[in-house]
Amino acid sequence: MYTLSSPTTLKILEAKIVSQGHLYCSNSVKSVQFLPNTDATAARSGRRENLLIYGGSSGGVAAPERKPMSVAHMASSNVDETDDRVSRISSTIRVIPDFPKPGILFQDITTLLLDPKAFKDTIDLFVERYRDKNINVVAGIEARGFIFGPPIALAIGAKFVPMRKPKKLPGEVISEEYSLEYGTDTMEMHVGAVQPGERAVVVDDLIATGGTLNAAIRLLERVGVQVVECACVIELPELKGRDRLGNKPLFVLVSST
Ligand SMILES: O=P(O)(O)OC[C@H]1O[C@H](OP(=O)(O)OP(=O)(O)O)[C@H](O)[C@@H]1O
Ligand SMILES: Nc1ncnc2[nH]cnc12
Repeated sequence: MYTLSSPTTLKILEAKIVSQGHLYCSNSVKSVQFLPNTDATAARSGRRENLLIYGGSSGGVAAPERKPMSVAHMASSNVDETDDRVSRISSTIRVIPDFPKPGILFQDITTLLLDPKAFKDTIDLFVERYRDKNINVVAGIEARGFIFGPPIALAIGAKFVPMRKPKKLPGEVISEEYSLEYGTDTMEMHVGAVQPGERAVVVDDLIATGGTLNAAIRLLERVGVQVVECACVIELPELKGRDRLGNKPLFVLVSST
C-alpha cells in the first residue's frame, strides 16, 4: 500500500499556533495535490530553520541540509488515504520546534494519546493489519514503542518483547550497537524472550534515519526470529530510514514531509 516514491495526493492539514513555539495540527483536513514547500506554507508553519532530527539518547543531531518541512504537511501513507481515521490521527500529532535541541522539529505523539478515539484508531489500524498474519512476537522499542506495542500484542494474541536501552533489563541480554549521527547507542533484549522461527513485528512511534529499527531487526534475526514487518505511527521520509531496513517492509500511518 505504501507509495513513497509517488507522493501525489497528500492530506494537507491546517496548522495553527496555539502558543509560542507549539504547533498543533487541527482536524481540518483537505485532500490536495502535494506541492513543495512554499513561502505560504512556511509562513503558516511559523518555521524559520531547516528540519533536523535528533539522534536518540546519546543526544546526537542528524541534520543533512534539507528543505524546510511545513508542519501543515502531514501525509497519510501505507494505509487507505480515504480512511478518516488516518487524518484524525495525523491531526492529533503535535509538532514542537526546537525540541530537544534548536533546529529539531519534534513529532510529539503524547497529544495523540490524549485523544482516546485517535489512540484507539491507531491501535486498530495496526491490529487490522497484523491479526491474521500469524505473528507471535510484537517487539516494542523503548520508550515510545512501549506505548503502542502492548495493546497491539494483546489484541492479536502475541507476546510483547521490550527492546531496551542499555542496563535496563535485569536478566541475561544480547545487544546490538547502532549508529547515530554523532556517536552510538545500544539496544538490548532478554535472552530467551523469543524463539527461533517465531514471527515478529517491530513497533515504534517513529522512523527517522532507521538506525533504531535496523538494530532491532538485527537483534531478532540473530536469534532466528523472522521479522515480518516494522510498524510505525510516523515516518520522516526525507531521512530515508527505509533504506536502512534492507528488504524489510515498513508500515506507517502518517508520513511527515
Ligand atoms: O530512526 P532513528 O533515526 O533511529 O530514530 C527513531 C527513534 O528515535 C526516537 O527515540 P529516541 O532514541 O529519541 O528514544 P526515546 O523514545 O527514549 O526518547 C524514536 O522514538 C525512535 O525510537
Ligand atoms: N523529529 C523527531 N521527532 C520525534 N522523535 C524523533 N526521533 C528522531 N527524530 C525525531
